[in-house]
Amino acid sequence: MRILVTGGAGFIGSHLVDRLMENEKNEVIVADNYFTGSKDNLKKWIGHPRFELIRHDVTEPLLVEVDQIYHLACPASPIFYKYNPVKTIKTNVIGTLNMLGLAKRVGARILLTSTSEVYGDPLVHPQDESYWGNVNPIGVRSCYDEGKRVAETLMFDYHRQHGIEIRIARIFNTYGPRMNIDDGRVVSNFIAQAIRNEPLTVQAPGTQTRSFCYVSDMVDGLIRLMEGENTGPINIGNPGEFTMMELAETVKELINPEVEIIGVENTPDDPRQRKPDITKAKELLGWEPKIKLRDGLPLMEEDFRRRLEVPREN
Ligand SMILES: NC(=O)c1ccc[n+]([C@@H]2O[C@H](COP(=O)([O-])OP(=O)(O)OC[C@H]3O[C@@H](n4cnc5c(N)ncnc54)[C@H](O)[C@@H]3O)[C@@H](O)[C@H]2O)c1
Ligand SMILES: O=C(O)[C@H]1O[C@H](OP(=O)(O)OP(=O)(O)OC[C@H]2O[C@@H](n3ccc(=O)[nH]c3=O)[C@H](O)[C@@H]2O)[C@H](O)[C@@H](O)[C@@H]1O
Repeated sequence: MRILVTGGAGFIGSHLVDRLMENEKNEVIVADNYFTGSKDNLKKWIGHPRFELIRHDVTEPLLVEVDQIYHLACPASPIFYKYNPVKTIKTNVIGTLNMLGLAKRVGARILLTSTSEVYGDPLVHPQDESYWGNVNPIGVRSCYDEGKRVAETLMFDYHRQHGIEIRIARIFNTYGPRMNIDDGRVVSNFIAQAIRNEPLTVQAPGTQTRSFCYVSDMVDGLIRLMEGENTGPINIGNPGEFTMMELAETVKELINPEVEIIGVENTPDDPRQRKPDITKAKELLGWEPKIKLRDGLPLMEEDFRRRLEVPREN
């Protein structure tokens, strides 16, 4: 099987590549423009005969011969996707169009990593896949959430019009080793702050919730979806729901009991609650997450301490 992973130098992508490379029958090609990803995440595979890394921006067409495409390329942290919103839309729309064109030409199956942000600030809780969402079309997050909604539409139109084999995963907040240290997402922020002994910045009101999935569970879900018979969309996430204040308290307890927790301003359109209904993933993929937040955070702490060069005292 020859497999293309776009965005494979990023956080989830590089863990997916590790898992795909474990199968000796797979050849893996990564296409990435290194906007938020890094070659460092893939260093153990560079030079491997079954691995190829291409500097490529998905807003340009790509000519390769592959059997499967995992299409992840897109900045995922709000600070990065809001940095150049027009580019974020181009990546989601033109990038997905290009990858669908490739899938059509070579007859490959394509999986899109969509997002729980397609549900916007949800009025249904927990969110199941039949919910159409509550998204602001003109807000500062729209480049990402509307971009992903168009990407999903393109996937289904190519499927209906050209018979392309598609898979859509709606990923909910995922965390783990290799997240950018200054990525701006909440788990990486809190862990880096706790290690550096800086206050944990809880954005107002602190009662907003998220449900956090450890990256190895996520990769397992994505591969099951690709290999299974269902197009999706299917929610892949961990239903364990926490307020941001609870998350800060857990990080404080586990990593640095001395650290201060402070309230700071929030950004516009921040969803107030988010929790996946994973009935479909359980029934159709036989998948459910295994790693609880309390078990996943220390694994991430270890990786952050090594990269920040701050060993644990005692
Ligand atoms: N991590 C999460 O919680 C989460 C949640 C929902 C959806 N997702 C989706 O999963 C995917 C991966 O997320 P991640 O957390 O690994 O993010 P990430 O930012 O670490 O990885 C994204 C990768 O895509 C690359 N990229 C960005 N724009 C590109 C372009 N135009 N051409 C080529 N490469 C480009 C980046 O350099 C990076 O390597 C994204 O599509 C994201 O929308 C992630
Ligand atoms: O899972 C998803 O579907 C989406 O989740 C995240 O978006 P978001 O949930 O806004 O992620 P964070 O930036 O980590 O914020 C989570 C919550 O933490 C809060 N936060 C963030 C950072 C911080 O320092 N403190 C803090 O309290 C935010 O206000 C927000 O309520 C991802 O970054 C998106 O790529 C992804 O598509």
